[in-house]
Amino acid sequence: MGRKSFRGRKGKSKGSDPRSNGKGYPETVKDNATFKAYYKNQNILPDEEFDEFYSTLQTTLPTTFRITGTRSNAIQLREVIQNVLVPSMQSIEVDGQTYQPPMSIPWYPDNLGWQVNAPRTVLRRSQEFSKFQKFIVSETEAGNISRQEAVSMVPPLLMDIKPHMWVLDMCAAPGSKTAQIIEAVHANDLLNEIPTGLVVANDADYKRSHMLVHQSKRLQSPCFMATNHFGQQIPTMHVRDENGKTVAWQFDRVLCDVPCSGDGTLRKNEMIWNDWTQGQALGLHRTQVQIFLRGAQLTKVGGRIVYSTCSFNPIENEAVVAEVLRLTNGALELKDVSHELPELKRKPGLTTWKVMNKDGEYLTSFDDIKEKRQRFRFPASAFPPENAESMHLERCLRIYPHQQNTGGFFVAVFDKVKPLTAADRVHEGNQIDAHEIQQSETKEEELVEAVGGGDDEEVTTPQAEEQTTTSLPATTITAAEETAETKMDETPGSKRPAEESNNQAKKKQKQDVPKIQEAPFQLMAPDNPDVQKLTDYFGIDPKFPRDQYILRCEESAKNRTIYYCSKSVKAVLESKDLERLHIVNTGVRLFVRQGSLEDSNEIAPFRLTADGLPLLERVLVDDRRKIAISDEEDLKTLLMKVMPIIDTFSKETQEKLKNLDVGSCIFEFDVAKAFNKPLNKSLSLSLPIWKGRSSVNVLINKHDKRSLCQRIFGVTGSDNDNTNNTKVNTNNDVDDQSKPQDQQTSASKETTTAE
Ligand SMILES: C[S@@+](CC[C@H](N)C(=O)[O-])C[C@H]1O[C@@H](n2cnc3c(N)ncnc32)[C@H](O)[C@@H]1O
Repeated sequence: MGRKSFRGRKGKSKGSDPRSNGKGYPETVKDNATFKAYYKNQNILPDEEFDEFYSTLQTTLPTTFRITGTRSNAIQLREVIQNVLVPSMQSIEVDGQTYQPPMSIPWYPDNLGWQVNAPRTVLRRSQEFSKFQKFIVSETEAGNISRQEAVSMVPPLLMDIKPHMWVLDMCAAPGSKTAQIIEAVHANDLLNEIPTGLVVANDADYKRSHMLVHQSKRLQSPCFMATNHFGQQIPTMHVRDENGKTVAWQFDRVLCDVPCSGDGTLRKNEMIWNDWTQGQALGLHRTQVQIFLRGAQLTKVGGRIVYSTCSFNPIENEAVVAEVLRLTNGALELKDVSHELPELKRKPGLTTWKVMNKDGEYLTSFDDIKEKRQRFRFPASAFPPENAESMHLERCLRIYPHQQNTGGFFVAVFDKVKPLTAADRVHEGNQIDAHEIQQSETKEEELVEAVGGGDDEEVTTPQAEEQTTTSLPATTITAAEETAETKMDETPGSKRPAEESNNQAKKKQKQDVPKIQEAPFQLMAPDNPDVQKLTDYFGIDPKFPRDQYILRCEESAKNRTIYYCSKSVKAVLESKDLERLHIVNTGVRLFVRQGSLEDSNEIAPFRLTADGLPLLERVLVDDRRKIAISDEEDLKTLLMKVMPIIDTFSKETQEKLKNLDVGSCIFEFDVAKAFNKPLNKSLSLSLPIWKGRSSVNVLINKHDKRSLCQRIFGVTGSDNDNTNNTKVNTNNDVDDQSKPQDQQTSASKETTTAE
């Protein structure tokens, strides 16, 4: 297996390659004979279909995106696309060719997934497409649209998530699927209550785990928590259940969207044409089994677990499924989901496949490997199981690019039907003493570590299946770093002969990722004087739970930012095992303290944040800090001028402003009523404002401002400058803007948070 890294690929760009595209790097030749022969040999498709599959891989992938954000926001945006933009893009002709408008993805619920078939060059050259393109760019920047491969949207849709569920996303970054999970947990947002569910999004890569925070930010979920562990090492946390009993945490839904070789993304990641080897799949197989097995342990009996990859390779797909079904011994059942998402075209999972050795020979069974070293090298579980039929591997979903002009994906859905762990047995009402529980938990962890076989060489995975707003470098994952002390002969039912493992060099006990010291999250006491102050100042419903406010305690920013979390997050934060959990982020940032900590006599000690507004707005009992505005010009002034002075507003708004003390407040505006367009549904817009002595300042970032201007006034950011002779302040992000004009102190200090 090669030790190639995608990063090294750039080196190939030098020189005067005749195929150079003039940009200094060669055009990729979209052909790979080994890849082609390998998959032909695997019989992934009938011969007559294989050519269509292969030629589709050589074409460019259409752009697809998902409308994200809170339910009501997503619906508003969908209406702009459906009713304003798409009708203006019918049968556009460019260079004599007619292009169809963007279309909603037929199998994605509620028309919130979209596909644009016109190539980029066309998007630029047609006025209508170009306007659409600008709209998409600005909404993506504002976080309302997430570019995501269509097929990557499938796994969360098959999880059947409900707002009360605890959901674990084991390999979550950059977080496209996590966003879908959060949306599902918040599907009942209009009910005005915080869901009882929990979303834990984990990633082994510390930097990438921070991308989860960015991706989920728009959704502002108090039920969300980002963590940083190897998926196979996610710790057992003991939390209090609704009856006050301490139990090991378990999840109703688990997603294992594991690191994979990623050849399903060939249409987007052209470098795979050069770098593909079967060895990548073999090197990842063991890690994939380990992650999936840990996921199975953490799933509740009666819960559902979904395994997915963006690879065509059976070694990363059906072989992993078969091995975990074997190891879990009847606790998991591969589910028939043929009736779900009926418009999604898919093929059944493979029931047999081959493993290629280093000489390019195809082997069908572990016994075919004669050479000792080779026997050690291959994970026995990479080969097809003898009882494939009883496992119903055909119930797995294979999605091929030529079926509906997408990337490739593999998904398998499982019900957990029987207990597997001590936690399962406790959940079922069995009396087990603490010592026995602890022993069982240790054994469960050991079982994951003992998952055997495979190569420990460095494996490079193209983690590029997710197109989000942030572009990523390819991540290199060292399988060796992630693999456990190999105890093949101790693995129950291991197919690897014990004699092999006896010869095996003992490797280092696997460690989890090193814990990076984050500022800890700490629950505030309900009688904390700040909580009381805030309740009185904003008019927060006294029934709104006061024991879910959190502080992030970092010396430099102590008590400066106040977050709010759900009951479920609170249960985790109260766990006696909290030290074991590497939390990267949690809670919604609600308030930031103004001025210095000592300055306790301030009239308005806290500023409301844009992040916290959707949550806070729902629990205000009166209008003491709200101003309703109905004049379109007032809204324009607010969004297009930098800290407009109060005298520039309409008389009515001036009057309301003058009656309000200096401090945070909320502007409410009924867009549809004021304009009667472009939306045909009522759009009530709330904006967080700092009201100073003589001016006001809207506390949202430049992207949100631009997106609002575009939706409400139909102009893009750049148009604003031209048509209104006013400049949208492009320098003022939230933090700059949030500095009240009348109270400007040392700028950055004031907005320091522990994030
Ligand atoms: C296919 S990507 C996940 C994509 C993600 N689910 C999404 O939809 O945006 C795989 C992720 O697994 C992470 N990863 C690699 N090894 C891991 C491990 N042992 N445990 C958990 N995460 C791992 C990588 O950092 C990468 O972000």
